[in-house]
Amino acid sequence: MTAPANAAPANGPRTLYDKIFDDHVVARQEDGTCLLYIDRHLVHEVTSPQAFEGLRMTGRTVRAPHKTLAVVDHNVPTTDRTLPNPDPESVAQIAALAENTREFGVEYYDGFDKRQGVVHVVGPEQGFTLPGTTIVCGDSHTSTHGAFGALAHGIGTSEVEHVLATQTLIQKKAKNMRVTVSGPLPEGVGAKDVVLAIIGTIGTAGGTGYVIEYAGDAITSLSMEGRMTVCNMSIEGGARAGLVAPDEKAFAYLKDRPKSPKGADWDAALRFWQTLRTDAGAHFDAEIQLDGANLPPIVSWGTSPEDVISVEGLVPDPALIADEGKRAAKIRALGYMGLTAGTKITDITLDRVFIGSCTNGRIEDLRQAAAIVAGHTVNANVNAMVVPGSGLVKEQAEAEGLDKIFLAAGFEWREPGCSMCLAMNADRLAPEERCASTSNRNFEGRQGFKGRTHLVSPAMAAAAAIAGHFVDVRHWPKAA
Ligand SMILES: CC(C)[C@H](C(=O)O)[C@@H](O)C(=O)O
Ligand code: SF4
Repeated sequence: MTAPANAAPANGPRTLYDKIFDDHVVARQEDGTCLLYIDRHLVHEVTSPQAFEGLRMTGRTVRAPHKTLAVVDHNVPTTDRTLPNPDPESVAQIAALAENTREFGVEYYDGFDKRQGVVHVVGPEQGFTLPGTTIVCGDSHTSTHGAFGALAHGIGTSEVEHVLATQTLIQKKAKNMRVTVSGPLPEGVGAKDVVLAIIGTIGTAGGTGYVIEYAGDAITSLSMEGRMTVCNMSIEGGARAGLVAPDEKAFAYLKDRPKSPKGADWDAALRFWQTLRTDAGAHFDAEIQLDGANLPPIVSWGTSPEDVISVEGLVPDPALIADEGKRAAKIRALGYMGLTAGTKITDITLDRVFIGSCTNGRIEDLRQAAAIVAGHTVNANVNAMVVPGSGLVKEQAEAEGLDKIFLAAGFEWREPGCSMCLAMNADRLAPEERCASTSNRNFEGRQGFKGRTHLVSPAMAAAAAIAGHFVDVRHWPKAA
C-alpha cells in the first residue's frame, strides 16, 4: 500500500516540495492537516483591508512585521501619480494600505517609491523571496516565487489575517507532479510559450491538488525571469504552486539584493540552498513530458488559458468536440471572442497591445519586446502600451534605452503596476476591443467589460503591435 500524499515524512527519497513542506510543519493532525510556518508574507491593497481590520477588532498585532512586506499594485494609476486619482474606491484602498502598514509596523512601498511594482516582481527583486522558504500572499499568482525553489502560494483574506496574526497557515499536503520540458527551445520561443503549451496539455484543472515541479533542460536553460513566467501561470493550470529547483542562476540573481543574506549568512544560506533538489527516485504522483524543441509560438484564442494554439494554426472548430458541455463552453468562447472557426491565427487583427504584468513585466521581457520593436512603428490601428513590472524594472529599462525604442515606435511608456492585466484601474479595454496581452488570464471581462484578450509572449505581443495582426516571431521581421 502506498502512503497517502499527506503522510508524515518518510525516510526515503523526497521531492523538493516534500522537503520544503516537511521543514515547515509546526504541528500535524492525524487526518494530515498541518500547521505550516510561513517565512515570508507579501501584502497588497486588494486582499488586506479586512485582514488588518480583523486584527484591529480583536486587539491583535502583526506577529512578524519584518517577515511581511506590503506594496500597492492593482489599483494604482499607471499615468502621472502626482495628478488626482479620479477613482474614489482605489483612493480609499490605497489609503487603507498606507494606514494599516503604518499602524502595524509593516514595511510598505507606496506609489512614489521606486521599489513599488507588482508584488510578484517586487519580492524577488528585493531578495525577499528566497529558496526553501514558504511564501504566501493574498493573491493567486504567488506561485511566481516558486521559480527560486520556494513553496509559494496564494491565500484568501481570512488566511491573510491568520498569517498576519500567527505567521502560520493551516494546510494539507498536496500531491507531487513533475512537468519535464526537453529543449533546447527554438529561437523566438520562450517561457510564455512553454507554460501556455503546458496548460494547453494538462487543462486548467490538470494541476488540481498538485504542486508542480518544473524540470528538463528547456526549464533549466531559462533565465530567472523566464522561470518566474512559468511558475506564475501554475495556478492557471489548477496547481496549488509551481517550483523549480534553485541553481547557480537563482543564487546569482539573489546575490547582493537588498534583503538577501549577507556575508557569513549568505555562505550558510548557499550551503543549505544547494540541498534543495528532488532526491533521485523520489515519487511523483503524476509525470508530464513536453517536447520543447519543436514548440511554436503560442496564442490563446478563447476565454480560458487552456484555449491555446500554435501561431501557425487556425481557430479551432468546437463542433468537433465530443463532450457536450465542453463543446458548448468553447462555442460560447468563440462568440465572446468574435472569432470564426477556421480563421488563420495570423489573420486576427488587434486593437490594443499590453506588455506588462507579473507574468511578463520584467526586464528580460521588455528586452525581448524591444528587440522586436526596434526600428519599427506601431500599426496605425493599434494602441500599444508597455507597463514595467516595477519602478526598478522601469529604471533599468530606461538605463538601457528601451523606453526610447518603445516611445519612438509609438508605444505608451507607463508607471509600474498591474495595469491592464485586470480592469481594476483606469487601464482597460472598451467592449469588443481585441488585445494581444502578455498577462496570464483571458477570462470574460478580465481586461474590461466585453474586452477580448489573447495571451502571448512579449515578443509575440510586440510583433503584433507592429504588424497589426499576429505574426510568427520565428520569422520576424520577414513575415510582417
Ligand atoms: C486581486 C487579486 C486577489 C487577484 C488574484 O488573486 O490573483 C489578481 O491579482 C488577479 O490576478 O486576478
Ligand atoms: S499583474 Fe495581473 S496577475 Fe499579476 S498580481 Fe496584478 S492583477 Fe494579478
